[in-house]
Amino acid sequence: MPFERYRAFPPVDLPDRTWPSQTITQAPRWLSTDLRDGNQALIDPMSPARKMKMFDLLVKMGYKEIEVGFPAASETDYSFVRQLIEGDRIPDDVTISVLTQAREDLIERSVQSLVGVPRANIHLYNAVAPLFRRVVFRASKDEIKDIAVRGTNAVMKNVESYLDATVIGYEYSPEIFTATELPFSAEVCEAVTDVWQPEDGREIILNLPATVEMSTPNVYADQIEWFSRQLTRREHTVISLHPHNDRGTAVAATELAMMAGADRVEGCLFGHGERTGNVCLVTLGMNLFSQGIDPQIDFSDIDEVRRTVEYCTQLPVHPRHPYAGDLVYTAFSGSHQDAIKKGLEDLERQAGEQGVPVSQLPWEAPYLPIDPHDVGRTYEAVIRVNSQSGKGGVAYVLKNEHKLDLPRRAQIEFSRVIQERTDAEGGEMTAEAIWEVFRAEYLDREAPLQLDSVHTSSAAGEKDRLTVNVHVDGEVRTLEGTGNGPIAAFVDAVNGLEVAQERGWDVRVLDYAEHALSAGGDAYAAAYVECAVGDQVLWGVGVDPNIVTASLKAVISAVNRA
Ligand SMILES: CC(=O)SCCNC(=O)CCNC(=O)[C@H](O)C(C)(C)COP(=O)(O)OP(=O)(O)OC[C@H]1O[C@@H](n2cnc3c(N)ncnc32)[C@H](O)[C@@H]1OP(=O)(O)O
Ligand SMILES: CC(C)C(=O)C(=O)O
Repeated sequence: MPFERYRAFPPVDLPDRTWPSQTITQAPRWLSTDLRDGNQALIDPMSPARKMKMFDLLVKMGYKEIEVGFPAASETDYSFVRQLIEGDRIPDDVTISVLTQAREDLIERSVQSLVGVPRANIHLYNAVAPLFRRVVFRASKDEIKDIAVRGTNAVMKNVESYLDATVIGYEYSPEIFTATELPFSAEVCEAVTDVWQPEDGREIILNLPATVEMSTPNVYADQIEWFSRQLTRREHTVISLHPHNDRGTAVAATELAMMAGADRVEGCLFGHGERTGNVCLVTLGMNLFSQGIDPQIDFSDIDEVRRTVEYCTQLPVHPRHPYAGDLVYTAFSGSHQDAIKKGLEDLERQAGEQGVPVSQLPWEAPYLPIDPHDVGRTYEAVIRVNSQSGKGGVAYVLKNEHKLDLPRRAQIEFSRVIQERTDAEGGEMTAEAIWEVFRAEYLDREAPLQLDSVHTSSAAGEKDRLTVNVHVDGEVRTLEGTGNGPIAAFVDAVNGLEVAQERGWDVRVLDYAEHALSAGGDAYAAAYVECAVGDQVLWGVGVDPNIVTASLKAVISAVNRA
């Protein structure tokens, strides 16, 4: 790999930087550029119908600033802006914006697209970075600054001509801010600000794009803090970020730059946008949420957001995408499953003790940074089983789906059964498949023993006496036994069978557990019995409305398994 062809990005000389000791305490102003930067990078740009669906989604989620296109680029973009305005689709608290190059004809067309809108922002950009000055514009610094100044004048002139009834805001982007000499970016932005003349009630948005992400996130933060300090009208200036994700660190860069004083963030849902995309607005918003800060955006049905974006962009969201991917609240591996199961049980215990639902408790669960319920997910998919899974995961599925709370050693035993299957067959075992195996292993075996009916169970002095009908190898037999309790009496009866002696069963009960499967008088009960049968030790499980019958079935389950 010819790494010598590349150069390290120079650091910013800012020894008195303050951002590292700042914390983020509130959401920034958000701008969604899904319909502009997001759209311009799609294989198949959005149709008018898909654009409208995206716009409606953004409004519903709570975005108040939405860049709706580049109207001078195409008839599709222009008519979409007209459709929004003429169709009265823009809520009173939402400001749309349009992007234009700093070229007179394009500016005029962009301004015309906005006729009739009550309020809007016009966003002008030109590249100011050395490489672009040299190869794209073939222009000097002064000429480049002049493009920005003339562009701003042209915006103001056209606004005056076409938009006398509109409250117009202005945004300027020195493109590739990250690759530009900081003093030159500041010089161009100051010149643009001189033209726009911000004052109370007339802000200027200076948008500082990491058009291409080129450095570690701390460098972007340094650039933002440095820039912010130079502004002569900081109080009337909104410092905006527009990070791209070329190094995969756009979210980190944005967060550090917010700490460095930025007020506003531009990005796209799920990080759509040029090349590796714009910074992901979902991740940023949910990162705030997970720190206890109101993101001002509604992510409570994240799957609906994802489905809509997938429909509009015709691109899939990665299953591991933070907060929204299919797999991000799912654990396959044993130790994770075990910890999650214990964590969720602990939350339920706390909720029970405090008499409140889990949703009202502070969230704390191993491996789950947020409660999946908070974004409209369920716990069902939290634990999924494959060959990497352990007892905790298998036990979680049985408990979650079938209310069966297996004792610890029974969990270990059953998870070995599942492990054999996953090792042999590979892939995932669904909850249904696990249940099928569980039934076949513990509940459905009918030979050699099957309980037919329990006749009597009566206390005789200190002992219980039990009379039961049992199918033994298909033939009904009436058995009697005595013992300390019905299970002991039943074991006594079973051990008295000739077949038990012939086959060396010699059943002994080692452990026992039971619980109700649901509340109420007609509830089912589950019984778990650990038995020594001859020289084997295994568990049996019985489920029945009657707890005594459930226990006897559990003994039979263990004997049949043996
Ligand atoms: C970083 C970003 O994402 S910026 C947004 C990018 N988005 C888009 O480009 C999508 C919409 N764009 C378009 O549809 C077209 O580019 C149009 C309609 C705007 C212009 O098309 P054309 O007139 O054919 O020009 P073209 O696309 O080739 O642009 C290059 C020309 O514009 C100049 N230019 C590029 N950006 C700017 C700018 N911001 N301000 C002024 N001039 C610019 C270039 O120097 C070049 O000029 P030259 O032909 O004299 O060398
Ligand atoms: C127009 C600007 C803000 C842009 O999209 C970029 O620099 O990435």
